[in-house]
Amino acid sequence: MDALTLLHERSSMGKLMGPAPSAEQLEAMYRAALRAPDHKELRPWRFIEFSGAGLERLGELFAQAELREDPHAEDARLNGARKKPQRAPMVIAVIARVTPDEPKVPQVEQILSAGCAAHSLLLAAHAQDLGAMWRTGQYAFDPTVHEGLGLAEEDALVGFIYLGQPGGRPRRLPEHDTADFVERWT
Ligand SMILES: Cc1cc2nc3c(=O)[nH]c(=O)nc-3n(C[C@H](O)[C@H](O)[C@H](O)COP(=O)(O)O)c2cc1C
Repeated sequence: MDALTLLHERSSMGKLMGPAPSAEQLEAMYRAALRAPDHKELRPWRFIEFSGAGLERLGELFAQAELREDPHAEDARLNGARKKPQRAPMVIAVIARVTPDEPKVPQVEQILSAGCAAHSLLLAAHAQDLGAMWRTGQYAFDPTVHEGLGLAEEDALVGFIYLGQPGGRPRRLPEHDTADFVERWT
C-alpha cells in the first residue's frame, strides 16, 4: 500500500478479534508513533500496552472509576465497565507526558504531539492489515483511571487504541469535498 492510499483510506474498526498484534507489528507501530512531530524533541508521550490479564486490570480500574462516582453503583454497571477493554485482544493507552514549564512548547502542543503519535499508531496498524479504533469515553478523563495508570497532574490520557484483527467489514468511507474545508489566500 503506498503512503497516500494509506492516508486516504485508513478507517476505524470497532469489531476486533484475536490474535493481538505480533511483537514485530507492534514494533513497527511504535516506530511510526515515535516519528510524530515533536517541538523541541520533548518526546511527550508514553504508551501502556494491555493484553491478557492486563485487560482485566484495566477493566478493574474502569469499575473503580464507576465506584468513585457512585459508591452504590449496581453490579451490572460495574461489570459493564470491567468488560469495556475486552472488546479487543489489545489496548494501548496513549498518554501525553507533559513538561509543564517549557516556555517554547505550550502544553497544548505537547498534547497535540501525543495525538499525532496516536494517529500514527492507527496508520501503522492499518498498513499491516490490523484493525484499530481510537476511543476515549469518560474513563480517559477520569481521575481514578489517571491515578491507576500513573499520570502526573499535568499529563493527559489522549486515548485508548483498541487493536486486533478486523472482525467486520470496513465501513464505507465518507466522501468529502475538500473545497468545503479549504480556503486559499493567493
Ligand atoms: C480523540 C478521539 C476520541 C474518540 N473517542 C471515541 C469513543 O470513545 N467512542 C467512539 O465510538 N469513537 C471515538 N472516536 C471516533 C473513532 O475513533 C473514529 O474516528 C470514528 O468512529 C470515525 O471512524 P473513522 O476513523 O473510520 O473515520 C474518537 C476519536 C478521537 C479522535
